[in-house]
Amino acid sequence: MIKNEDTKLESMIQRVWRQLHSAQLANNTHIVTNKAQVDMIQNQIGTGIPLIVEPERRDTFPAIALAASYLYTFAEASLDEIVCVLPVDAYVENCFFERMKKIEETILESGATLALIGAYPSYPSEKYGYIVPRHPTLNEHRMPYMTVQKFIEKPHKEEAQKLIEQKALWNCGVFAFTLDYLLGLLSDSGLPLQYEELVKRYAELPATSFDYEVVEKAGHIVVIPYEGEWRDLGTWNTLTEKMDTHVIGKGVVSIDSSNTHLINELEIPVAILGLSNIVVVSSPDGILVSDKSASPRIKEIMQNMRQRPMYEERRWGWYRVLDYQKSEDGKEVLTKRLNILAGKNLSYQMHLKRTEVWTIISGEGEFILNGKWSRIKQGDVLQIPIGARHAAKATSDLELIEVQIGNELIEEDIVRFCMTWEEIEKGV
Ligand SMILES: O=P(O)(O)OC[C@H]1O[C@](O)(CO)[C@@H](O)[C@@H]1O
Repeated sequence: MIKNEDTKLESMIQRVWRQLHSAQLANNTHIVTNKAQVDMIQNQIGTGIPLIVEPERRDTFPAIALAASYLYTFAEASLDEIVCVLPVDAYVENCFFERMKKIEETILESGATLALIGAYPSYPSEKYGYIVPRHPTLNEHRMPYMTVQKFIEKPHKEEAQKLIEQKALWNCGVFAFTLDYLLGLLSDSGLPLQYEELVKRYAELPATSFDYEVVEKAGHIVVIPYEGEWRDLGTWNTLTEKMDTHVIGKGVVSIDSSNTHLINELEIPVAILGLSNIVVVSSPDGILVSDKSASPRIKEIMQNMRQRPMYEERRWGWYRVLDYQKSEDGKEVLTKRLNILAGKNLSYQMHLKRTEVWTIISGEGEFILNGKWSRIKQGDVLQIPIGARHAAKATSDLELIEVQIGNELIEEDIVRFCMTWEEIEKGV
């Protein structure tokens, strides 16, 4: 969605990954994510990057603790190793990564428990953490850091203004600490350090951010100031500041609507008339219409609203849910459109709670049902009963409409036997 220096569009993860590469930091990087994002990440930046997958979505403190435990258990990291955490939605210049490279030596030189990177604030935002340095000028140390007097997460506007007057910096979301320090926090709470054990007890970790759980309470913190551009593109209003058009997707914004942006991922057009300072985002997962300044509140307002994914990128392509119905007797019917890219395949799998009927709408491929192989093409209709083992491979881009009928139509109702076509052919 964001243009890079060569005016090519790239996603935030592609941008940050490219920047980590050019700063020669990519080799030592792990990505912490949740299950729903794994295939999308691998489609966008490749499969060679070690992923740490949360068993459930909580917040940044549990995710960072899980990563520390993973590095301790599997990556043979020593306890005095320094771990640096970087959020994926930080829009920064390349020189930001040069600051990050100094973070290890900064911790060693200062003996601090935590090192942060701070950007110079441009307005009293309520969305960020504020780092108040003890002295607002760089000290005489070899490393360019300042000792932190206090850290305040998301203050009210008036307080933010006062903090800016005290020369506070915005927290850029980078946290560096020794592995020992973080594992110490886990054992102080009686939690295991071994990854497999921690995964089992993941739900016991407080569902709160690292900023509240650790940074606000930490003793000795230092900050490395960063003078370049920093934007947290994790909210819709900040993201629109980096868009070079007012409309992405089908639709129009009338000329009397000023500072209004539309991002439409649906196939139906959206028209915005005479509304200024708003952002409209329509996607298969929902529709957001918000005053720009209010858009960061989406997270809190939707906190308890859980729904199945309506669109997902997968290693083989993507699917979109077109329709869903539940009748009074509890029977569910869900219709999906699947797009399997040429050369890719679905896993060899079965379902315990649903039958499926597939109608091939374009392309050609191969299909295996209970060990029996056939060719498939546009117009074919395939019946897949409960418990039947099945897989499909696209020889050209293959699109199909899948109608699921059953009792609990969730993505998790998939028993996978093997993933690659070679394995499937061998096993059949
Ligand atoms: O296990 P894979 O290869 O990701 O395939 C999952 C897809 O296969 C199906 O279960 C089809 O049987 C789809 O509903 C689902 O999206």
